Amino acid sequence: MPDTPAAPVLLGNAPGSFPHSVLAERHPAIVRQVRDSFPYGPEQHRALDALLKSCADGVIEPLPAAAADRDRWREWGMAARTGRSWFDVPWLWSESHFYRRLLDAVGYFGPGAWQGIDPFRPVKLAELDAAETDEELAALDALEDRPEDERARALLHGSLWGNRADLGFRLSDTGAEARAAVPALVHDDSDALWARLPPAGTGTLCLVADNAGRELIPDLLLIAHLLGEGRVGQAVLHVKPYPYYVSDATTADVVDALRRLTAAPGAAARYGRLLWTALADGRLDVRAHPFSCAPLPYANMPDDLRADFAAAVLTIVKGDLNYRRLVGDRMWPPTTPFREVTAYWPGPVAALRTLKSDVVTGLDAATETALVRAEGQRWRTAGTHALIQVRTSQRP
Ligand SMILES: O=P(O)(O)OC[C@H]1O[C@](O)(CO)[C@@H](O)[C@@H]1O
Repeated sequence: MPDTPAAPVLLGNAPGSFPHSVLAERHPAIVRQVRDSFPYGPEQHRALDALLKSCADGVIEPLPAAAADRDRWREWGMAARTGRSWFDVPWLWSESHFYRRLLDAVGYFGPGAWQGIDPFRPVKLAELDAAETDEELAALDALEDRPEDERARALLHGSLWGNRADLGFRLSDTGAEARAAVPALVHDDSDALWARLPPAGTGTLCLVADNAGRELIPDLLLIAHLLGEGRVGQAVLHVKPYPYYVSDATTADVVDALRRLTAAPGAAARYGRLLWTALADGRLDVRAHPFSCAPLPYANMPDDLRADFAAAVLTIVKGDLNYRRLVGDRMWPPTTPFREVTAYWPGPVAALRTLKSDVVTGLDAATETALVRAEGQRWRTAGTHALIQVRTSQRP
């Protein structure tokens, strides 16, 4: 980032700030939700109590000696954070570590009978089974006789606005969907995105997924369209290796979404079968890299992941958290050029994100002024605005 001095890293220690509210209010609410979702035993209830206490007024503790990922967390900066308040370390690190601890508390990492049981599965499945999902899938039928480029754009927007359906977000903003706010793109590089995915394209698309359910379904539909219409030869879907930020997609969620598609009537089932076949013949690959759950920006990504993204004609990075990791979780002036803060990315990259945290880059000054005039700073976190940002050249 040659011309861009680094902005301050977001911390959670300012009462009244969005990061502080996530640590102080959203995390305890998530613990309560998880506790109510399963008939956990006394050991898990005790561990959840301890986590609640630790998050409120405790410090970050070392991982258990037997934890299989101790070395990985050491590489991710565990030593420097151990013994410090959750509120005083980088917000991204603190949030991410919270999910690691929550899974530990419910026995996800085992050994034992609860090993591998996703504590967020009930809410994910409820969303997948919702009547709204049926309606969204039925709407695909009306698209079928539209020209290809129109279908492509509709599916891109489905994937973009699908990011509004984030279950963790809803915990503290239950009225968001019901409000009559007009969704609006604050930046739209979609022409540059389509230029990377021309008809008769043979390259590989990477899509770094965000949420399961009603975000993952449109992500999968977009991938199916791009493969089916020959805009890409292959696709790689990056998901989380374990449950994360409540609704983030894991491989199990991909399977659930595919089963939902193939069981639906009409066009949805055809998309589902295309994807099923593409998985079988290798045109679609699902990867769950450990770094996908790292508490760090993508600038710190390991070489194997870097090689994946370098080989892609385009990597689409979905969602708010991935955006924070893409540009660095910093309080950038909103007009900071997106191409500069993503200059480290090894290939062409596109961000598709609804705005649900303070971090934003790449806005023009007039857009920022209009947003502030209309909404104060609420536009940053309300989830009612979205952006499509693309950087195609390697260097700014
Ligand atoms: O699912 P997304 O779009 O990554 O959003 C995650 C949400 O969680 C947060 O990390 C706050 O917990 C915000 O960035 C955002 O509201």
